Amino acid sequence: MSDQISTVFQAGLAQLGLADSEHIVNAFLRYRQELLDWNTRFNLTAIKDPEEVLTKHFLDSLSLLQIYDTQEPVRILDIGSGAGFPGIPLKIVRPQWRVTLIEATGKKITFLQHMVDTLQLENVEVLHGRAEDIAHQPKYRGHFDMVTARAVSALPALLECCAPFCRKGGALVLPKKGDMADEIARGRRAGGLVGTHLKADQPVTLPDLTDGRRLLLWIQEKPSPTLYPRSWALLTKKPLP
Ligand SMILES: C[S@@+](CC[C@H](N)C(=O)[O-])C[C@H]1O[C@@H](n2cnc3c(N)ncnc32)[C@H](O)[C@@H]1O
Repeated sequence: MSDQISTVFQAGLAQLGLADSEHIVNAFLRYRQELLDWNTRFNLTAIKDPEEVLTKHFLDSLSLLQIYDTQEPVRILDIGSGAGFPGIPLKIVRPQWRVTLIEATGKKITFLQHMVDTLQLENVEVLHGRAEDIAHQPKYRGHFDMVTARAVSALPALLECCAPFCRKGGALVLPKKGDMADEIARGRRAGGLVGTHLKADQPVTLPDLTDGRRLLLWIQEKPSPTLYPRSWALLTKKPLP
């Protein structure tokens, strides 16, 4: 495998103003190496092509910066982080952010902690459990400046899951793919129920990622509903993912 980053990934970093940092590039190369190595044993991700790891995992995660970015030491939550997306790439390029990763699967938690240790990432908390259970803990409820979740659920359930963690005035940034009209309509109804409104909906414009990828920004208008969490099934009529 090449120990170099591709021109496409480099162009993406440059578009985000990140290309000059050797430290950042080395961190992503190490992350890719560990991910592909662990993937042969633990099946952490369906993406096995080294170039696609750079674009469809790393760059796609960093695309969130196109709708939410700050130099402040904000508190960020990534729900259903899997092998670390989008939380770890964001932490690599925004080291001042305080990042919490929630993941339900034990083997993925082991990998997440391994990556945090390997990349020597400070102020990253890795939580093993289901988001709807962790949302009961006062320490995490209404605590975060930004909450995100990639490829975890459809919008109505996702909003109900994310909103309780977000402080008043905080942001829910949800990366999505494909035709979203129907899902956004259902998301607006669910968002209203949990005290959020859709503020922005914009396409991702990074190289190799213009295939219908979008970023949706919901703002938390009021403190999280005290009745949460109800069953996700109440909104989705479906079992948990
Ligand atoms: C399709 S994977 C996506 C992983 C990662 N976010 C990404 O984009 O590559 C969905 C992940 O969410 C986790 N997950 C699903 N429901 C969850 C819940 N209620 N609480 C915590 N994790 C959950 C699953 O274990 C799985 O790792």
